[in-house]
Amino acid sequence: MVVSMLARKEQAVIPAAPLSVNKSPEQEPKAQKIVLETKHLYVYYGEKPAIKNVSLAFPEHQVTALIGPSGCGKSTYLRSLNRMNDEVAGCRIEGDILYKGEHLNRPGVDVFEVRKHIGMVFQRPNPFAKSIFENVAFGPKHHGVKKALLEEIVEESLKKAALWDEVKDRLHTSALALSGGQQQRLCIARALAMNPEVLLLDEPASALDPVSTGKIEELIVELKKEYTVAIVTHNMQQAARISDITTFFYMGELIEAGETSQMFTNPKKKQTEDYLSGNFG
Ligand SMILES: Nc1ncnc2c1ncn2[C@@H]1O[C@H](COP(=O)(O)OP(=O)(O)OP(=O)(O)O)[C@@H](O)[C@H]1O
Repeated sequence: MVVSMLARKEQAVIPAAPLSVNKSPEQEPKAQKIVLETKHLYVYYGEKPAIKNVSLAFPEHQVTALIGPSGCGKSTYLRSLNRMNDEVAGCRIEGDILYKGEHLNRPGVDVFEVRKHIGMVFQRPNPFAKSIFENVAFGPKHHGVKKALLEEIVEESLKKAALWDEVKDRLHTSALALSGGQQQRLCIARALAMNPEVLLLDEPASALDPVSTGKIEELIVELKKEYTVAIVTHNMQQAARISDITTFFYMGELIEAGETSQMFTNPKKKQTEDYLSGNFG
């Protein structure tokens, strides 16, 4: 039932995205397909809402950056998008999460199926203590993909994650022997092996050196040709460099969202301006 609920289906939606931005007619964006969106989303830890009434849409093949001060709820919001918060005891979600128009926050939805379509990569690279090959093959294998196809999936995923050339001669050695940056690209390859449509990246470069960070940034820009990307970042320059849309969160609320160039040069809200100019506090 849930598989069919999530079957890929084409549907054009005029974006309300980003829902919080009031655009004048000449600024009206072209009709873009919305892959994922939340409407009036609240996320509670116990009684306390960490996310309050957030409505936001993620257009296809765009990188949307989530920025804001520590504790404002960026990770909580990101993790709600593929129901990762289900793992947190006492966490409760109200409101709508829609993937291609299908409700994800409803009883009976298979969260494992959701996460096949909406993959996630975390702040710290977390490869399994297995070979490079086994790391990438893990998800498809678990879902019954035949051995003959696994090699193809592993190669393709590693190529998409810009790691193939560095590891093709040592696929059966431990993933833990890779550098931090390589491990993170391996985790991206592992997510891609499930053939998702959306990638959620939670500060994927924050534990990496500048060279590895640069590679991850290049990779994200490349990946958006095929995927829709949402990224939490503390690094405002990074958001400016790689995102098409920037969203600013503060104390659990979405304060403003807009095209990245506009957000960084001409934000509409004073709180956004203060944050982006470093006058926050
Ligand atoms: N597992 C949890 N249990 C209870 N409260 C939590 C939990 N995770 C986060 N919170 C609270 O929710 C709020 C938002 O946290 P969240 O980690 O989403 O913010 P953030 O903007 O991603 O912060 P940072 O940039 O520091 O990672 C904070 O007040 C935090 O203390």
